[in-house]
Amino acid sequence: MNTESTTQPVIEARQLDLTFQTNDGPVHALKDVDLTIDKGDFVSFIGPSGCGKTTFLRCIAALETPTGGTLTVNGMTPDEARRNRAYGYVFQAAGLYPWRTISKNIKLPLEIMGFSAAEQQERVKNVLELVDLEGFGEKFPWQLSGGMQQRASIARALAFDADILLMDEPFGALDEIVRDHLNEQLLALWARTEKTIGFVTHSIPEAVYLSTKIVVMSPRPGRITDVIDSPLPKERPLDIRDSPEFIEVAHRVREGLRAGHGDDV
Ligand SMILES: Nc1ncnc2c1ncn2[C@@H]1O[C@H](COP(=O)(O)OP(=O)(O)OP(=O)(O)O)[C@@H](O)[C@H]1O
Repeated sequence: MNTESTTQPVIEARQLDLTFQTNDGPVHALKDVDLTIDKGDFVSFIGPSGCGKTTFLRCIAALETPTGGTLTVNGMTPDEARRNRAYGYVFQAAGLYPWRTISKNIKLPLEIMGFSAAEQQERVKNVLELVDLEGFGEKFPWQLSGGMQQRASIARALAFDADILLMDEPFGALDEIVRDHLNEQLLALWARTEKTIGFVTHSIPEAVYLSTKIVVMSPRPGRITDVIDSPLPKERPLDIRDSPEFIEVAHRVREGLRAGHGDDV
């Protein structure tokens, strides 16, 4: 009898390769990347600058085309998945239009997708509540702190209720206290929505605190050097960072980075 799980992976990469052709010659950004992400996983990608974290996320989002191997998203090609609105994408900079209110920024993709005005209104209300920004919909981006702007950009990515959320260093530019708070909120949001999250970071504590799976990468060419399934429980108060389990996982990540010559992380 076949005892293997028949649940389809959300993201599956096999021997994925991407070489950029540049004026200075080829840049081998991803090499032999094998990774399976299951429904509800929170997967962090960590590694030194230039190891291909963003490139991998962009391949999932069909913003880059791999030059070798296979990649499926919900069993489809990344391009089909994009057309099926399989994911929301959160960039490092909040990227809100300054002349539109927060509500109108969140509505923009919904307008483009042709949702009715009533549906747009309802969705904006729901996602503002999810990111704890009720009451701020009529404010303009400049009236919000950096952390609040980033939450608004997460709300925008959540608005069309995709099952996958791709986040490229969303909290990289924020101070540590704000970042801690947003990490806690993101975990609560993840638990509430059961989304599958792909998250790029340079921070070991952030990766260990948030993830069910930590993917350690090394540069030139970008490869996966370790995949760590977190032993931490799903419920994670911030002080879990002082626990022996947390410290042990953080140590393994650090060792993985060091082995890949990740001194510049
Ligand atoms: N469009 C492109 N054309 C040519 N080279 C590219 C392109 N995009 C990325 N690269 C190169 O591919 C490699 C991987 O880049 P990528 O941005 O994925 O790394 P990263 O791990 O996300 O880095 P960082 O942590 O600094 O954001 C780098 O050497 C980068 O210069």
